[in-house]
Amino acid sequence: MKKFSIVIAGGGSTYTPGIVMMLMHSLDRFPIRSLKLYDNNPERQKVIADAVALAMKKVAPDVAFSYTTDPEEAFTDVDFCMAHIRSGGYPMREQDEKIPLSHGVVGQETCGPGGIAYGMRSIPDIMQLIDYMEKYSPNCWMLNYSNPASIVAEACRVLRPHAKIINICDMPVGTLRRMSYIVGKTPQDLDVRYFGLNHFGWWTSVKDKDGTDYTPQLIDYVSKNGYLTQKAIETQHMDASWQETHRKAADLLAVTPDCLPNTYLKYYLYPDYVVEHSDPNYTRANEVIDGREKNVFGAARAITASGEFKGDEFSIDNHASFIVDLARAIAYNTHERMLCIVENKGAISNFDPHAMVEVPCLVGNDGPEPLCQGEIPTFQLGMMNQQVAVEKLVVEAYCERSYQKMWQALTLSKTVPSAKVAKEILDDLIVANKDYWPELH
Ligand SMILES: NC(=O)c1ccc[n+]([C@@H]2O[C@H](COP(=O)([O-])OP(=O)(O)OC[C@H]3O[C@@H](n4cnc5c(N)ncnc54)[C@H](O)[C@@H]3O)[C@@H](O)[C@H]2O)c1
Ligand SMILES: O=P(O)(O)OC[C@H]1O[C@H](O[C@H]2[C@H](O)[C@@H](O)[C@@H](O)O[C@@H]2CO)[C@H](O)[C@@H](O)[C@@H]1O
Ligand SMILES: [Mn+2]
Repeated sequence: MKKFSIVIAGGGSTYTPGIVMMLMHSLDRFPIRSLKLYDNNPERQKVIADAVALAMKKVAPDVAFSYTTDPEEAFTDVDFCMAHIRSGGYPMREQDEKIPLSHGVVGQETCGPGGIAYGMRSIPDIMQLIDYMEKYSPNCWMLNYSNPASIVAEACRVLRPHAKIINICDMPVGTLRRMSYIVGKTPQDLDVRYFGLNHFGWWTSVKDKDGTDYTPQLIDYVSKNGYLTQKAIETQHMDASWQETHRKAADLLAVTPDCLPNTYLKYYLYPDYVVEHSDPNYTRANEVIDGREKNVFGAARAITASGEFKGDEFSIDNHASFIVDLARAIAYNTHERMLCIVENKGAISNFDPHAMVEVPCLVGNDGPEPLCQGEIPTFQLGMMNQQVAVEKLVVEAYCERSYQKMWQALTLSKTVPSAKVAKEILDDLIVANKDYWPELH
């Protein structure tokens, strides 16, 4: 039986230990011979890698483990690259969130001006990862979580149209788990129909394998509680701000009562509410720095200091299981049904065929094959046309180094009230991103 070789790009990510744990616990169904970590920040990666080395020595001593900042070493002889880099790190995420808020506009990692700013940083870094992969392991698949996934996916379509990269998001799998709690099933029992852009979509149907339709039951539940469930609170990491986001889905559903909304729609449908409930001096970046980053790096340092991995220091969640399931679906040509971000090509029949959309796909060794979701309603179509134009303008602005197109992108975002405010935010973002963005003219 073939054993696979994997590199995790963004080895120093807070999500790396969870993915490594998932890989170690999946060896019987997805055997691997080698695991490498790759990062461009040696100090950050070393903290995670030293702990992972001890964990692997204990759990999977036969799997070769190494870590490096050298692209050739990282990308040579690999079958899968699992990528989750953060260009500019948390300090730049903080700027993405705080600059728009200082103008009274939503400050978010992937939505609105913050997502646009992050997109301009991520594009060159992801293209570089693809180039390393294609140079050193041309048959490798890149499974990419790096955000903002919608802008990154559009940049891949335009700049590396033949690359073996699949852009993915953990939000739909996390929400499916919550849905399964609500209807008393497991996520594996349920098949969904879903359409949208990344962080911008709707479920139209949730059924079990016998065809029993749980959509009306879910609509009833979500209209009262959002996606908040007691079991999710007890079993999943859930900061208060995430709980509030899941609860807010009730107000999103009120706008489209037949379709179950992605929680990220709150930034577009209720931007005034989001701004009112944001602290411009302490945003989600600060919560993550003081929470997840401290916890994961603290646990890693404690393992290394004690010289021993006990077994329960790192947890496995949806995020880790989805990317491993995806790799396995490609490796064994399973044709499992999974949501991926792919070129539309008619999957949403009344929407731009060249838009990068998030829809259910059958995944096998040729990658994802999108399933037709048919025509979508006028309201969602209107919102998606506006948002996809924002995403396309960002990629055009990057390619053409165009200030004008960046201004248009910000102006068109549903989160921004006027061209005047868009320009003020853009000028601040340009200063903050001077070490990352190309010069715009
Ligand atoms: N798509 C999704 O649904 C989803 C879900 C969760 C996280 N994410 C994304 O995963 C990424 C990691 O998140 P995190 O909170 O763990 O961030 P993090 O800052 O802890 O980790 C990112 C790592 O990437 C490294 N890095 C940055 N630029 C790099 C480059 N050019 N080459 C190699 N390494 C580089 C950093 O040094 C850092 O160690 C982010 O992009 C985040 O938005 C996506
Ligand atoms: O603010 P962060 O860094 O905690 O999270 C940002 C990411 O959020 C999404 O992932 C969520 C997931 O959807 C949610 O259900 C819960 O389990 O937490 C995850 C993050 O920890 C999202 O899909 C990503 O794109 C974001 O990067
Ligand atoms: Mn996501």
